[in-house]
Amino acid sequence: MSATVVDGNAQGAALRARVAEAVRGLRARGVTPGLAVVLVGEDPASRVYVKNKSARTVEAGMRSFDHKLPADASEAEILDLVRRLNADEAVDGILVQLPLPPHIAPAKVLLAIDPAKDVDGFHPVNAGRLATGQKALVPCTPLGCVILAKSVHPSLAGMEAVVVGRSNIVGKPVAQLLLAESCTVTIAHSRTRDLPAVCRRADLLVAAVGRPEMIRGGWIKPGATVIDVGINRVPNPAAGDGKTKLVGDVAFAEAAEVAGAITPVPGGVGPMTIACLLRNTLQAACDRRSLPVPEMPA
Ligand SMILES: Nc1nc2c(c(=O)[nH]1)N[C@@H](CN(C=O)c1ccc(C(=O)N[C@@H](CCC(=O)O)C(=O)O)cc1)CN2
Repeated sequence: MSATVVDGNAQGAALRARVAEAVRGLRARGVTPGLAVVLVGEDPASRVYVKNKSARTVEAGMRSFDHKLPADASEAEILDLVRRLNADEAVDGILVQLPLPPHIAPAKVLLAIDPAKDVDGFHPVNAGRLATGQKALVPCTPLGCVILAKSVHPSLAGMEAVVVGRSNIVGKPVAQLLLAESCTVTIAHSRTRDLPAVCRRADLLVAAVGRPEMIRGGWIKPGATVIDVGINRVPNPAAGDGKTKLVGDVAFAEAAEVAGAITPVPGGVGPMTIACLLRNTLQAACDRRSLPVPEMPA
């Protein structure tokens, strides 16, 4: 392996420590930021993520408000909870864990969140602000990708960036953030012609397709920086007993032979997601009180 492995665990911990330090300063002024997390249903992975979010929120010195609703909760019940959280002065950030059960329209729920408390950055107001270069709450995983990329290249200006994936929660916002960093950005997707050739153009390749190890070593430009957003659980026959393992959207071992720097899975982008959520909650808490937002990466 020749690539530098970019350590998301270490960078996530460093960012959380900086948030915690800023929170100590705010608390000294009588302000304790609060994050409300809404979980609907029993999805096992979501339960783990929500538990981790609450623990990290408390560790950073913030208040955590957990709301768990049954899988058969109605859209009206969820919307009513969101309205109450919008009106609650102790709550600076609101996050509705995705995916939602199939009978709930996520767009409707996300639209109900006050954009000033939208620490996921999924509300169309924040998406529009990001797209038009205005101050916004920015989606956490894309923000984490850019922080990791900038830890390798402090200036991304002029780089050829290819984002594989066009989702509203990762592909589109990460492309907007890279454009704001003055990259030349291509968004590729399932209907892109000759995807390997498009990827090989990239100085900075962001993989967010949700398909295990789809991006092969031969698709990578030598020396490129590869940011792997995928978190895919697959069978691990070598471990026996029906065991599974996590892999990204990039075939790590092959890609690491060619890339200059690469994020691993696990331990790359994932840990940055929660760190950026805390950063966004701090930003929302400051903005809502017209206090200056402490300097943070990206
Ligand atoms: N409302 C939201 N829902 C979801 C988001 C989100 O940002 N907002 N993102 C994902 C899940 N997610 C946070 O919610 C998340 C996913 C993964 C990780 C993480 O640290 N992963 C670890 C591996 C964890 C494991 O062992 O399973 C890693 O990559 O190292 C954190 C947060 C979907 N829903």
